[in-house]
Amino acid sequence: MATDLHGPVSTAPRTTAVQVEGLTRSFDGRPVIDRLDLTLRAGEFTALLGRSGCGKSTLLRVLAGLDRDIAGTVLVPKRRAVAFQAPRLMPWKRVWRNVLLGLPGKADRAVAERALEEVGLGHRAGAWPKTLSGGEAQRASLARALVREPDLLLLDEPFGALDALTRLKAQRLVAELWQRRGCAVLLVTHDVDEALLLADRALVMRDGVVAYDTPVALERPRTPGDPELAELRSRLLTELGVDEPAPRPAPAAA
Ligand SMILES: Nc1ncnc2c1ncn2[C@@H]1O[C@H](COP(=O)(O)OP(=O)(O)OP(=O)(O)O)[C@@H](O)[C@H]1O
Repeated sequence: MATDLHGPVSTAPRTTAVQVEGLTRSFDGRPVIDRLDLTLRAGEFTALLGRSGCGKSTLLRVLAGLDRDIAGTVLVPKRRAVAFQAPRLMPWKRVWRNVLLGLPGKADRAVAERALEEVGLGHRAGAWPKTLSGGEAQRASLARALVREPDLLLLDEPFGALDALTRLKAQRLVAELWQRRGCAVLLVTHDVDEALLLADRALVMRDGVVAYDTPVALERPRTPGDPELAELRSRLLTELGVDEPAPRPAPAAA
């Protein structure tokens, strides 16, 4: 398969969305990612967890092709897109032009509008970014990712800055988009519940590698009370070094 990239990041075979071998990324001589291996299957939804500063965003940036100062092998699909916590919209371009930003070819408003419709924002295509709410701006950023028709969608804490209700809606939207588009998703999140709500697989990054890797093989939609989910949640929190409070003793019978 042809590659659109220079350097060690090149395209992955079709059944594999990401294949990383021996990836190392250092800052000031200190490896943040240290001989990391990782394979993501096509169409798989993976959540990437880990303590602050463990290298999650660094890995995402490498996979997005935004950071090439690496050692090791990185194979990714040619069509990939990234959305960050801050939507990063250009204030001097209307929303539909932001959606097409960086896309090769002539700017076609209808293409942008289709992607905006998909995220429920078709009516704001002609708006200026500063007039959007936080949730709307995040959806515009998702639309910008979708027009790239990605085989791999990289999401770096995309819901982190949203209020609780908007966050729930945005999570549901991402789940729908993923099911409709069938692309692989790698979601960086701090939120174990979010990971368990959305993902087929959860990874915990520690000491520069993927230290824990578990399938989340539960029916959708998932219910927070599910005992299997609670078990996985507890396991992931332990892997993250978070102690859960002991369950409260049952009140004594009168
Ligand atoms: N451009 C850079 N120059 C120097 N150090 C960097 C750079 N980018 C990241 N780092 C360092 O690499 C480490 C990992 O950063 P990264 O942003 O990948 O962590 P993270 O797991 O995404 O953290 P968080 O969950 O807090 O967002 C941190 O110690 C950070 O300070």
